[in-house]
Amino acid sequence: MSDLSREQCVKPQKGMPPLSGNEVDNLLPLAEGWLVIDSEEVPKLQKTFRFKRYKDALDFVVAVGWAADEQDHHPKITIEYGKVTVEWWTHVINGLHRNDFIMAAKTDEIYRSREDTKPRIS
Ligand SMILES: C[C@H](O)[C@H](O)[C@H]1CNC2=NC(N)=NC(=O)C2=N1
Repeated sequence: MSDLSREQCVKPQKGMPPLSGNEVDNLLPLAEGWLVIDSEEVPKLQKTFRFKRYKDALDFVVAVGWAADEQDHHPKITIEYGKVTVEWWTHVINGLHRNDFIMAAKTDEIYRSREDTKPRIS
């Protein structure tokens, strides 16, 4: 488990620079399976999680949503049959902040704790 999952998000200040390419490269190894994607010219962390049943995916979405609201840091979540795609970025700075890596780690923790909801190959 990455220690990042134990960290708390801070309030990002408008106008502060997003993480540099170097800072992202240093944090990415702690975020296993997360990709940096460019969507609408904003870099985002993205990962897809697999589930056996739709209701398992739905429970996961709700748990991630609660964790997000607790930290006042909110993702884009797309739910489909058998899979959920989560994207983290920081709206106020149009890019990535340490908060996104913290939330990616918390998302992994939530997924890890849901043992019998996963297909054999996830
Ligand atoms: C007022 C409130 O703190 C902010 O607007 C928060 C809410 N959740 C947020 N979530 C994300 N991902 N990025 C933000 O910049 C952000 N801002």
